[in-house]
Amino acid sequence: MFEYFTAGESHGPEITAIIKDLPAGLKININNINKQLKRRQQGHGRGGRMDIEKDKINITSGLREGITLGSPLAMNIKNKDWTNWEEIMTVSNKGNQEKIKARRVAEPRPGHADLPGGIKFNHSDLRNVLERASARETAIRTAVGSIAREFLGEFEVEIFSHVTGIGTVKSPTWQKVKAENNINSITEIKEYFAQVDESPVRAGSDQATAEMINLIDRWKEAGDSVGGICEIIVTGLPPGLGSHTHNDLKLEGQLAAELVAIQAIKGIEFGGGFKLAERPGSQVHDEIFYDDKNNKFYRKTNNSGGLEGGISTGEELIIRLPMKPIPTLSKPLKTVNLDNKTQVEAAKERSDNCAVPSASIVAEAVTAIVMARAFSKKFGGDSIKEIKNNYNSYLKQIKNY
Ligand SMILES: Cc1cc2nc3c(=O)[nH]c(=O)nc-3n(C[C@H](O)[C@H](O)[C@H](O)COP(=O)(O)O)c2cc1C
Ligand SMILES: C=C(O[C@@H]1CC(C(=O)O)=C[C@@H](OP(=O)(O)O)[C@H]1O)C(=O)O
Repeated sequence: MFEYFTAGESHGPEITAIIKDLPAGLKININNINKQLKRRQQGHGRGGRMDIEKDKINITSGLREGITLGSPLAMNIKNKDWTNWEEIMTVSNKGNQEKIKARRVAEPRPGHADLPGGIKFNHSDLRNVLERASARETAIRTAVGSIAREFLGEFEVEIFSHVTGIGTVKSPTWQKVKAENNINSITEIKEYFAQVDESPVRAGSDQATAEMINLIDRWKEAGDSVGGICEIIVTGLPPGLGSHTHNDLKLEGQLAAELVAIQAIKGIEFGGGFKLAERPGSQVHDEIFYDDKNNKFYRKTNNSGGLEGGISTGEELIIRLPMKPIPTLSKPLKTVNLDNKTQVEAAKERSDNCAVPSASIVAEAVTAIVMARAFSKKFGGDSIKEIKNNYNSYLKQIKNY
């Protein structure tokens, strides 16, 4: 379930997705999808393109009266910038050759797919690579994730994110925020993340927000870019998603594969992350307790980030992702011209100089897709009703474990 494809170029007419196999009976709220698309477009450090695009989803099949049929769901987002690129990006064979030539990219940008993609596909115009490598594609992926989110919402699973670092400026990670502010209930969690949504850098405090904005602006003035770290939190998960029984069934691996594949994301940490390697085991592994009132096992710490042996423990899932600095620089790096092999400056394209806040929304969406797949695998069925029955029966079963 939740197998999907995306297609579309950054400056083409539209970006498209087809989700092959959704369960029937899932209510899709278009406003919720558009809300996620809007969240992804925000954030301090974005470039001129975000002033042009006003992303709205258009679902063309797979739904009747807002409810899934169980058949493939197709949808698209129009690129408003297409009107400015039509002659260059024409899908017919009547392109304006002069304009196409003028926008040819022959000076590969370090850090982009330009050079390896050009070599691999034998393109002499690197625009043929960058159009698809561009993170414009993450808009439609966010829409796919929004549908996964609607599905998870049926089971009261919620996904949040915040930015915990921009360059050298840090903001507390979730476990610290939670402990320091004594956040326990889902209402309190939502309150904290509602405040994060108000910050132009998606940070948890006014001080971090101000410092991060300042840093982004300073690098922009210098013609440079900056990366950072975002943290994703999933609440409401049952224990038992994923499996220890085979490498490809482990949830860590599935999350890592999908999340690290987001443009410019260069690694992944779960829970206590890389720092755990510095500590003895007694200070790392989360001791196990039993809550007699609610008949459930629980932990007082969550260094595992909610996963043991590739299986969800029932605690919050906690993931951190480092994003490298944006590779297109207005003060470009050295590169080599494809035609005469001379040393030149890399091509300059209009660009963001920081997109970590946007990447955190994309990461929420991608996490939703992986978790929806894990849910479907464990509680599978053709309709929401059937999946819910299976889910409720499992919850009963584990109360007696
Ligand atoms: C939301 C988002 C926005 C991005 N915006 C830009 C941009 O404006 N300019 C740019 O050069 N790279 C941008 N990137 C990063 C590039 O798409 C990415 O670095 C490039 O495709 C190479 O892929 P890799 O970094 O995963 O190796 C953005 C990434 C994300 C997630
Ligand atoms: C269009 C989006 O992001 C784009 C991702 C991107 C890149 O190279 O990845 C380059 C920029 O596009 P342009 O070259 O048109 O200015 C970003 O704006 C988007 O997020 O919707």
